[in-house]
Parts: sequence; structure tokens; C-alpha cells
Amino acid sequence: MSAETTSEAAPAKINLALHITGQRADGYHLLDSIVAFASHGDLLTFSPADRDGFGLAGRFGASLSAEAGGKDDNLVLKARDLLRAALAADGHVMEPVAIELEKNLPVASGIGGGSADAAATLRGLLRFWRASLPPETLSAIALKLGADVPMCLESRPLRARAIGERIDMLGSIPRFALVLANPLKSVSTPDIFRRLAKRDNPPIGTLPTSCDIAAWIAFLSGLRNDLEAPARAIVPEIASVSTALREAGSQLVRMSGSGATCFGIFSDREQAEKAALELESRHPDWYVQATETENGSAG
Ligand SMILES: C[C@](O)(CO)[C@H](O)COP(=O)(O)OP(=O)(O)OC[C@H]1O[C@@H](n2ccc(N)nc2=O)[C@H](O)[C@@H]1O
Ligand SMILES: Nc1ncnc2c1ncn2[C@@H]1O[C@H](COP(=O)(O)OP(=O)(O)OP(=O)(O)O)[C@@H](O)[C@H]1O
Repeated sequence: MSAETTSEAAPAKINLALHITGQRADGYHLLDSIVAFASHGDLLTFSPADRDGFGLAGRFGASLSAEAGGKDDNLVLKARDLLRAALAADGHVMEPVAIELEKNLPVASGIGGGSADAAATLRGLLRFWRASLPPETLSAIALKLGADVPMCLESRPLRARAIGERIDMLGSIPRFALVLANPLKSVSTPDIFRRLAKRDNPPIGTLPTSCDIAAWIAFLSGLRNDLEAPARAIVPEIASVSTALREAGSQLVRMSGSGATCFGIFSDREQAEKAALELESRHPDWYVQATETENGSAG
């Protein structure tokens, strides 16, 4: 049976809180993070082809292809190649595939675009090739691609620890209506980690056990993103983005990942859409997106 065209969503990763709790001997940082995934993100499409191909589309497609090193550096291709090699080691030769990446998320923006794309490539190609790998092999491939890729492979609410690969799924977490906003200044993750003033911050405490949204917002309000201070030092516009989200009526505003994207939590999707329209009209040069987190109950 020949393969059929198939699509796989690559949802934006939102670090609702991100505490940096230590550093490993190899320099990687230990973290404790509450992570949710948005309904908005990139989209990967896999189609049968005579030979492997890769194309970029979407608002931010051009910014990736224009980068030094070009398409060969793309995490999608690294994911495809690592997956194919692992399947070959198991004796399975996989057919060529044309991959299209619809790049809707800004690049190097703290919402895991590249990691989400790599994870969606692993999920999507396994489906496209009708193949499977032992979960531990897949997890090892994901971690090799980046510290955020194991969590993006799950794409459901979770708590991530160690350098990101120790994952506990969260059963009780509400859906949050969000606005994502980014001043379109890309941020280098290693630069931000390097500038951290303190690396042994306290971990996140005990999580709420119910889905009560007010309890969750109160809990999250007491937490932090420890990467926000070093990111603000490099990208001063983060302060303006954060203020704008607050003034638009957010119940909680925080930066995600290593920045510069900030999210605001709103009472419902309608309020988020309204705030996004207002922000967009005031800041046409920003990336502004209303969305909501998935609570993972569907799967
Ligand atoms: C900031 C977060 O986005 C939070 O979810 C992640 O920790 C970053 O994950 P990522 O972008 O997938 O990171 P990688 O591509 O694996 O690593 C990029 C660089 O970030 C630094 N890095 C990353 C993850 C981590 N736990 N500690 C680190 O110190 C390292 O200098 C590394 O060379
Ligand atoms: N498919 C991809 N999408 C975005 N960036 C990619 C991709 N493939 C490779 N990259 C490279 O990875 C770097 C980090 O991009 P990415 O968008 O994943 O960062 P991020 O959103 O800050 O991620 P994180 O939240 O995991 O730190 C970019 O500078 C880019 O050169």
C-alpha cells in the first residue's frame, strides 16, 4: 500500500512558568516548567514523492530559508534523517517524502517553533511511513534534536524537569485563553542562559489538584520565568510587549521560554480576540495571535 499525503500540527509551546533550578556539569540547565500547548502553531505536510523534498510556506517561511546555512540546518530535516536512520537500523527502508512546513510561528521566539516542528516531523512521518519505534528510542531521538523536543512530542499539558526530558503529564489543568505577542526580535537561547545571574532558584511547589481556573491563575501568579530578566536585558521591547498585554486586560502576563514572546491570559477566547485586534492595530510591526491552550483531554 503506498503512502498518502498526511498533515501534522506543530502546536506552539507555552512555558506558563519556568524556574531554573541548577546546572549540569556539561553546562545544560536544570529546569522546572509548567508547559501547555496552543491550538495555534506550524503545520507539516508529508506527501509521496520520487525523491526527498522540503518546502517552506506561511508568514515566517521566508525568514527561515533566508538564514545562513539554509534549509540543511532545519530541524525538520534533522528529525527526518534521524528517524529514517533509526528505522533503517531496524531493517526498514523508508520511501522518499516531500515535506512542506507552513511556518506560522516566529523563529527563535521562545514558543518552541523549531522544536515543535521537529516533534511533529517525528509523529507525522511515523504515521506517513506506517512505522513505529520503541518509545525509548523515539524519546532518545527527540532529546538529541533539542531539550524542548521531548515535551513537544507530547504536545499536551505537562511539567518538565531535568533539562526538559523528565516529563509528567498534567491531568487537571484548565484551558487558558491567550494572546501571544512578540516584538519580532529573535532571541538566541544559549545567550539568555549564559546571562543568568542566578542558576539555583527554588523549584515549582505543589500543583493545584483541580481544574479551577482562578486557583490556577493564583498559583501561576506566584511562579516565574527565570529567563525573563536576562531576556529583557537583551531585548528591551519585551517590557513594552508585557505592558501592552497587561493594559489590554490580561489576568497574567509572562514571557515564554527564552523569549521574546510573551503571553497574556484572558478570561475567555472572545476577550483574547478583542485584545489581539487592539494590540495588532496599535503595533502592526509585532506578531500578535489570539489562541488557547489545549487541556489534553481529547487524547
Ligand atoms: C528555554 C526552553 O525553551 C524552555 O522550555 C528550553 O530549555 C530550551 O530548549 P531548546 O531550545 O530545545 O534547547 P536546545 O536546542 O537543546 O539547546 C540550545 C542551548 O540552550 C542551552 N540550554 C538549553 C536547554 C537547557 N535545559 N539548558 C541549557 O542550558 C544550551 O546552551 C544549549 O546549547
Ligand atoms: N523548523 C524550524 N523552525 C524554527 N527555527 C528553526 C527550525 N529549524 C531550525 N531552526 C533554527 O533553530 C533556532 C531556534 O528556533 P526556534 O524557533 O525553535 O526557537 P525558540 O522558539 O526560541 O525555541 P525554544 O522555545 O525551544 O527555545 C533558529 O534560530 C533557527 O535557526
